[in-house]
Amino acid sequence: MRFSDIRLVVGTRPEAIKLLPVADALAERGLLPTLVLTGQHHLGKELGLDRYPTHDLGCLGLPNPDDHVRLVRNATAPLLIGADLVIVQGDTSSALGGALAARDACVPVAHVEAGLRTHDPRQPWPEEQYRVAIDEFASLLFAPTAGAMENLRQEGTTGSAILTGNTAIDALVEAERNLPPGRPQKGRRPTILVTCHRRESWGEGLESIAAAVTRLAEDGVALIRFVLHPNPRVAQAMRRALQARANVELLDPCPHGDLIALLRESDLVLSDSGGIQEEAPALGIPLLVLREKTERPEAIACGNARLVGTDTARIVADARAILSDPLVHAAMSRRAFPFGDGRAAPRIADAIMDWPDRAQPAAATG
Ligand SMILES: CC(=O)N[C@@H]1[C@@H](OP(=O)(O)OP(=O)(O)OC[C@H]2O[C@@H](n3ccc(=O)[nH]c3=O)[C@H](O)[C@@H]2O)O[C@H](CO)[C@@H](O)[C@@H]1O
Repeated sequence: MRFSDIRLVVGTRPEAIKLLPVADALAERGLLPTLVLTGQHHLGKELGLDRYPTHDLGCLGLPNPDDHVRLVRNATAPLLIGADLVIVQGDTSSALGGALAARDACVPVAHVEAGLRTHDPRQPWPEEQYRVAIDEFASLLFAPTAGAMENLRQEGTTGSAILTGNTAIDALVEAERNLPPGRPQKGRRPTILVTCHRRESWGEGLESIAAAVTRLAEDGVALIRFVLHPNPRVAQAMRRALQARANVELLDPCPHGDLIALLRESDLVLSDSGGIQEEAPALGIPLLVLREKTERPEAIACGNARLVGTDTARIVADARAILSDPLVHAAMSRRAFPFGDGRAAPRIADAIMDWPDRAQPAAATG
């Protein structure tokens, strides 16, 4: 039997960026997938999703992510009649809702970016809980790194786990293809790129990050480009704290290609993003991770990133130390590819084509 009806569940911007290479690789093999767009984020045309047939669920993100899981689960269920495989990515409420709907309908689930763990259910919240839940019943688990494979092995995963690399690097390679080759010319003074949005930082954490940005801006050494998150609550908090501050540019969320161009022009990145932890090492840009824990220890191990949390003094001290010492900066600026070689999506598509158990979902009941 060949798969003829594959559904990809896409809720947020990072899911779109990371699943489009998978959709393309499946289509190249004659398996045109259908996209189930949950509506968690508004996804613009520039993401390229309109190349595929879609179902729009219109399930906007909700303040309580568990409510959104239920909403997506219920809205996805009727669409899965006749589906052979449901593919979800990462750790969002859309991914878990889509995966649960597939399990309800006895359709096997494939999980792209399986096995990421901080081993702390509260950090990041709710993502750690959601990815663990998906991996418990997914039939195919596409692990981006050897560390993720090991996490799955230790948990005794029942599905088939395959080491593929992260499709983030496929998307990065594609984005870089459209940019001028080589390292871009840097400006006269250093540039720091900042993004943040994690739920566990809402409130105090965001205030502390804004205070660090303020102090670095007052140093006058660097231009700070702060790319705001689509979540209005986070964007408003940052606008209130940083609007009209000298040496700070507040930028609206931008297309992926533009974000990669901004990253390449930066001398340092401050971010709590998962995707940027994958992209910054691949581009050789030093990164301070604004979290207490990360599920991507590979970025730290390769020397490109430091885990600094959200403490103002720590962020400021590390940023100053990196920008003021050319040796430290150079050591953190070597391009490294711990998250993949840009060929994860073809591996995933091949594994789906070759999957011997495709008629028998690992956990069709329960
Ligand atoms: C806990 C955790 O780590 N969870 C991750 C999470 O997402 P995240 O933290 O990576 O989310 P963001 O930071 O929003 O997105 C980042 C991407 O967006 C691009 N970008 C950014 C700003 C902009 O203006 N324009 C853009 O194009 C940027 O280059 C990058 O590719 O969900 C994913 C889905 O399940 C998972 O993979 C994933 O583990």
